[in-house]
Amino acid sequence: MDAPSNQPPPFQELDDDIIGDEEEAQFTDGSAGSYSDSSSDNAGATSYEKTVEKYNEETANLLSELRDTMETSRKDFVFACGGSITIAATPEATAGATAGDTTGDTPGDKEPADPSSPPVTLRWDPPDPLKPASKCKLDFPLPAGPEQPQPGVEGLVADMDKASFGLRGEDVFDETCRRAQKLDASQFSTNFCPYDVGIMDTITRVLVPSLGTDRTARAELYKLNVYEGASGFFRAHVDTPRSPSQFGSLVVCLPAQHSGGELEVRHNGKTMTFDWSSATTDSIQWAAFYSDCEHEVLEVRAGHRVTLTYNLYAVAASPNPARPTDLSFPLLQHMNTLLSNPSFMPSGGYLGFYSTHAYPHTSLNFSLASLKGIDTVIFQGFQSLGCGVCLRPVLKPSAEDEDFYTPTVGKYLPMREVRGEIGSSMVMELVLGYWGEDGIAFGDVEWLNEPQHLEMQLAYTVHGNQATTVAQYSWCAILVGVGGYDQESGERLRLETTFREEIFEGCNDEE
Ligand SMILES: O=C(O)CCC(=O)C(=O)O
Ligand SMILES: [Fe+2]
Repeated sequence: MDAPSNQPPPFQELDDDIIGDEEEAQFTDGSAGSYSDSSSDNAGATSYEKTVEKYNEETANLLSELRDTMETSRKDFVFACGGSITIAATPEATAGATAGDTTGDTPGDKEPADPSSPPVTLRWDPPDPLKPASKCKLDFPLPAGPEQPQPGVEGLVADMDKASFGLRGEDVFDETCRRAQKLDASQFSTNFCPYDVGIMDTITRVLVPSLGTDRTARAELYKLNVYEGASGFFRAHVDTPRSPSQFGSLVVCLPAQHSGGELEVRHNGKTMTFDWSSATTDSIQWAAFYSDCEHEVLEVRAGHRVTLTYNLYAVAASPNPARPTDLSFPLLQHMNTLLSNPSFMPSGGYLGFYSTHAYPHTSLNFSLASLKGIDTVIFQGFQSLGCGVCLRPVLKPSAEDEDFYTPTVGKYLPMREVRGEIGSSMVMELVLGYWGEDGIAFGDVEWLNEPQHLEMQLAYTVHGNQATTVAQYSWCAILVGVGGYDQESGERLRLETTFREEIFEGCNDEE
């Protein structure tokens, strides 16, 4: 991949008027200013000639091949998965259940067994404390016919509140953005458990794959929602992260008849649609997705779409150096071959990869546990192959500073440090403070792809903001330190991975 310059282009200015965050959502369509891709001129990559001059021709050729493999591999990574679970008539029939019907596979997936769940009971707190408990309970599957012993979904809806969303930190009710009812997790309970029916195993396998670091997904119940026909919907948005380790959201749709209400999830120009309207009345449908992906609930035309939503967090163990590198990913095989080649970056060097997903962080915390999709393979893969790897936020200057400051890879976290540090010569010391005293320049990184910021409106708070405890998304770059090739031993030198969550805290303390 040849390129006219080794400096990435200025990021396109974001509209200040970002809708977001009750705690809930950041809208992503035109009304909040679209974040379109202005970087398609391939300016993120280092030119072939410069690479030849700096390293050698073979390195330049090998990097071109690696870029091609990355581009091809990107399509293998899913950003959402889902399935269906039958509600068994008797609890005994559910023994040994696992979640099936996974939408989207990663290499090495096995077909799970047919899953089933016991009947699902939902109980809630009514606004009127005198309302009898028997009227505040629904059992799924819902009994058929008009003679129902329970109140029906209408009875639930009557006891719910209007769902809000956020606009610059404030709760907003605006039925042109969202029309739905909600109960908070503290206002209801259910015996449904996504762990018992194998959903969490599937999510871990598909959305939080592990190469060098074992990770598992954890779910936290968040809301009960009803989108009622006609015209319940939720406009395109990204979910505001509740902590740096949140990587996704899980939606579980309980069986209640409705039409419309498809969930659409988008990433990198692809859309996955989950249409649960024609599901049988004795099955539960579910979908999980990376919550930085834009998603939308289309209009419910009739009936009730009843959902439980969960926030998904990733929990990681420490990297395990004794664990053999999992070469089942073709991309990882390619990386391995590259590093074994004595002509590739013979004295070592730096690679950079703009993450395909955005990552949540606070001013003190950034979680490597929440790595997503191909970013995981790049990060954990290079790490397990003995390279030094770190994840850094990529920052953009505000409109008035655009001519003076360049987009850059931050040394720490973006919120406080940036203003004094970005720009011309200062960029030099920004990038990799922890790989020796010298640091490296932005342009010294061999960039493997272009900045990825296609479809999402992000709440950057780069300039002049106080540190905040609310997690925000940033685009990141994965920086890879490649050790030199030791001709004598016939091995590439291994580098320490120096980027850990605790280092961030140390960095901030020193400020
Ligand atoms: O109900 C769904 O399918 C998605 C809801 C959603 O996006 C949300 O609650 O943030
Ligand atoms: Fe959402």
